[in-house]
Amino acid sequence: MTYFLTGDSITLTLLVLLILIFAYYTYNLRTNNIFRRLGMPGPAPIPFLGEAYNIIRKGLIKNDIDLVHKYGKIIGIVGGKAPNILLSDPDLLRNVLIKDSNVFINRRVFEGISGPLEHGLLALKDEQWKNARSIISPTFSTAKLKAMYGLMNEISDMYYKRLLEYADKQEIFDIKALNGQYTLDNIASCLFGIETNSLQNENVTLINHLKKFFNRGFSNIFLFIFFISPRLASYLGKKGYSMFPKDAIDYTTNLVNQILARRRQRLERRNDFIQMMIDHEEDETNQQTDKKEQQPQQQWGTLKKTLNDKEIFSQAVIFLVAGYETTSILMSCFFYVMATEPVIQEKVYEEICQELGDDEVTHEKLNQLPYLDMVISETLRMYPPGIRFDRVASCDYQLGNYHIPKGSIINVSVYPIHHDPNVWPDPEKFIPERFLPAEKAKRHPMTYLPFGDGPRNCIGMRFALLEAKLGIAKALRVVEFQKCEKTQVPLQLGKLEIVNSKNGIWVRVVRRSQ
Ligand code: HEM
Repeated sequence: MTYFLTGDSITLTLLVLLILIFAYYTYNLRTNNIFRRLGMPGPAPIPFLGEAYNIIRKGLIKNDIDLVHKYGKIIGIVGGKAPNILLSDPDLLRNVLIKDSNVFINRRVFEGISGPLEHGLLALKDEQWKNARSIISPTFSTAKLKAMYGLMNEISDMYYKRLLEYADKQEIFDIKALNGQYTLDNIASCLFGIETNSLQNENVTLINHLKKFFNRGFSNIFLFIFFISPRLASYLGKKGYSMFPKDAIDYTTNLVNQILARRRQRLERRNDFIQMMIDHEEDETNQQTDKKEQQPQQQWGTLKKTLNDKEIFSQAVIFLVAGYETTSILMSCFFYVMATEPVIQEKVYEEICQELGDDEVTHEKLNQLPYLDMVISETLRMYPPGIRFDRVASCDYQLGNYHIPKGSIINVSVYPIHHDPNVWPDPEKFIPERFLPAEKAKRHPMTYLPFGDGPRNCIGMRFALLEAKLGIAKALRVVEFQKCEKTQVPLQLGKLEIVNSKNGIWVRVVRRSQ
């Protein structure tokens, strides 16, 4: 503590701050000139702080809505080194995300990134990303998800039993906290290969370490440095500083290494991501041996066919970072809708009773709930958990009327797209019938992007939907959701996320009569 109070450290901190502000200001001047030359509409830059000032003041979602209202569907935003474009024009989005996805293959990441993020899908670039994605994608195929279903099923049983406990105790509670435990257990079990049992508070040390991977306080400091100065972030990354605490990385790395070793020695087997990577490794080794024996002269391509241990660990951490809170938000907003829209809740309940009765909830049966699907889709429209995603132009590019330079960042702000009254009449109203097949067919596909789109879309989409549907179906069979004195209506949006994390989503549950 005393260290931070010495005169030397204060001078040093002030100096670093001044350098950061000056660097940011210089970048802002440069990007402002680029936008002026292009003639792209957008807000006048605020001296020194760029758009960061408005985002801090209003929050990202509210700020994006205001920008789109004022400047339209293609907006130049000054803030940082590269030109930042907020895009919501559906035709141009289709070009960026699908037609010219080879130009926009990468996301915005800092160079020299280290730690578990280094080899994770979110941050990988170009050929390395293509390679990893092609190895990992089969994990999320229907057949593999069916294989994981047994693991998910066990967790969903614990989940509905916890809901019954709340019902019996007549206790109001924050459903987001419970859903966090549900999604953590699912990802840990199906993708990390370990059982956290956080729904039963069992593996507390492990749970605490895993939680550090999505502790916003710590990672936000790093992200802030990245937005202000990507170079400083890269430098810190190269020096071994990571977005995640070292004790959490060491603990989980050791654990996953032990699991990998046990699986390779065939001491245990589970239908999870780790196992799929090991099986794939063994298949590849066998195939290569066979082929080499047949054609000893053949040269093998440079493309990797398997992931090494570090890469497997990185993917597991990324699944945790990308899949824990997003799915928990989806489920929490869904139950918020159930509590505040009783007519819709009854319709979902009736469909579940009719299709599932008291039978075992199988993978196949979950696919026979069209009304539930529509309610989930409308929940994702109203409350998209992934509020923004981006792509970086790998070369100069003609974006509609504008010739944008290489390195430009295309930001896709999902909330204003999902609340555009020209596409979604009465956008603040919850209307599941918007997702009837005939209604869907009338809309441009780029007006609904909860999981992004194109080759770099969310790889965990089907996993998330399966996990959410299973938890929801089992929950609604046994309890009814109701508003309580702490339920905020309408839902208050957070500054950097859909659900205000401080407030949570409070509800009451009541046992359904048998
Ligand atoms: C409701 C739940 C979820 C939502 C709304 C969501 C949303 C998103 C969005 C918007 C993106 C960016 C897509 C793009 O750039 O086009 C993304 C990427 C990604 N998501 Fe999800 N996600 C969810 C659940 C999950 C889960 C459960 C996992 C893990 C199993 C996961 C893993 C990933 C990964 C690895 C990427 C990066 C893919 C790549 O770069 O190749 N997500 N997600």
